[in-house]
Amino acid sequence: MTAFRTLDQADVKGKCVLVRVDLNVPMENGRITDATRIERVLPTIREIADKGGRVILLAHFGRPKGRDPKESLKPVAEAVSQHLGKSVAFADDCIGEAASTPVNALKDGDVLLLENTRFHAGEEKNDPAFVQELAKLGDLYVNDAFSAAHRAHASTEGLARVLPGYAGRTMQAELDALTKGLEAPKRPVVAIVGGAKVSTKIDLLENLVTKVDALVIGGGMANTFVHATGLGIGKSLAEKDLAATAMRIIEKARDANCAIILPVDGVCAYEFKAGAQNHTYGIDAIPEDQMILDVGSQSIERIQAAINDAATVVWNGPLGAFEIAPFDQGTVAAARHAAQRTKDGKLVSVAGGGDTVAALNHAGVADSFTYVSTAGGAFLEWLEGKSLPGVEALRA
Ligand SMILES: Nc1ncnc2c1ncn2[C@@H]1O[C@H](COP(=O)(O)OP(=O)(O)OP(=O)(O)O)[C@@H](O)[C@H]1O
Ligand SMILES: O=C(O)[C@H](O)COP(=O)(O)O
Repeated sequence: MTAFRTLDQADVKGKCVLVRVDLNVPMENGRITDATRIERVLPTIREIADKGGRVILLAHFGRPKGRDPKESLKPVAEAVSQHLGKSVAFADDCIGEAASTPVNALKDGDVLLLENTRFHAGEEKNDPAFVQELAKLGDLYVNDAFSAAHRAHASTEGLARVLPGYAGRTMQAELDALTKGLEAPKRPVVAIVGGAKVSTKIDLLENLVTKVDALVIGGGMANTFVHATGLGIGKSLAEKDLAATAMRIIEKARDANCAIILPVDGVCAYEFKAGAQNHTYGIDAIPEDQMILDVGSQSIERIQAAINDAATVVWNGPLGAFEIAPFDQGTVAAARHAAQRTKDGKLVSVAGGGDTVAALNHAGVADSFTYVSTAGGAFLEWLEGKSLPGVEALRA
């Protein structure tokens, strides 16, 4: 961390400080289901506010294509305010007058959250004109969003190039913990990758299989691999156009001596609904009109055996649709097993990701893991050994 300027070097008193945070929290029917990402950014916000800085929070939410009220950060501002214990103002846009008017009204120690940066195409394009619009609002830039640092976006990368940039406390803590825990991990290392963001994560598995001894695949990611091997997956969530990539990863894993552990059975239902009638089928007998929503009991046994063989487990992505019972069972069983091995001193367990953290909290074991990161995709890219644009831009 010595390579970065941190809040220790920032003179924030009376300054407008643009603070990039990750408030991409799991949400169901407008309700935040896990507040870990909010809690993790509080130290940075408090420190800047206590030192007399004017805190202007920048964040994305979801993956909107243009302005979409369903992906507004407004409800998140209320939640940040509750967790912070002080009022957090909200601006209806992150640039222009809608942003500059509330920014100009800030007093030392105040906190303001700007609307979803992804409502503007310039954010993901890292468009210099959009970067300038954002930069106009602040004197300094602090990046506390390690979990979005794998994106070279305007608010995660571009701003650090035009304003004096500093790492926030969570950014510092994440990098320190991951470096300490995983720079030279105890072998065997088993990676568990599940979840739904198949297209944005599948490519990095190609590299990951050369770094770990076994790769357990679950969730929507596993469905994509099962389809690639020529088996039917019914109406399951998958990205079938990535079959060739999946096959390439399987071959690369074979060359690298990395075992690939795919589900051998799946819990299926006709609909994605809590309590939906469900049945477990062998992976070669998934009915055409059903979807796989969790790994089955035989798969769980294999996953637990893989965890038993591991000295280090790194995990991103739930193994099933854990938000709706009973499709949480695979994720809960694997999480509790890894937690127990960790408590017994037999395992170093590191997990990351917005929904992954929510799943560990749901299983009641987040505190038993060696380290829980807020980052999912960024965590996997860091593991791969890739440099993260948001981190690189902060190097002094
Ligand atoms: N078989 C499945 N069918 C449908 N959805 C699934 C299945 N398995 C997992 N999921 C969904 O995957 C989602 C989480 O995936 P995601 O890749 O976003 O993980 P994450 O931990 O949030 O990582 P990141 O922080 O990168 O977003 C959950 O909402 C879960 O319901
Ligand atoms: O949830 C995450 O992993 C981060 O907030 C990044 O989100 P993204 O994958 O939509 O860029």
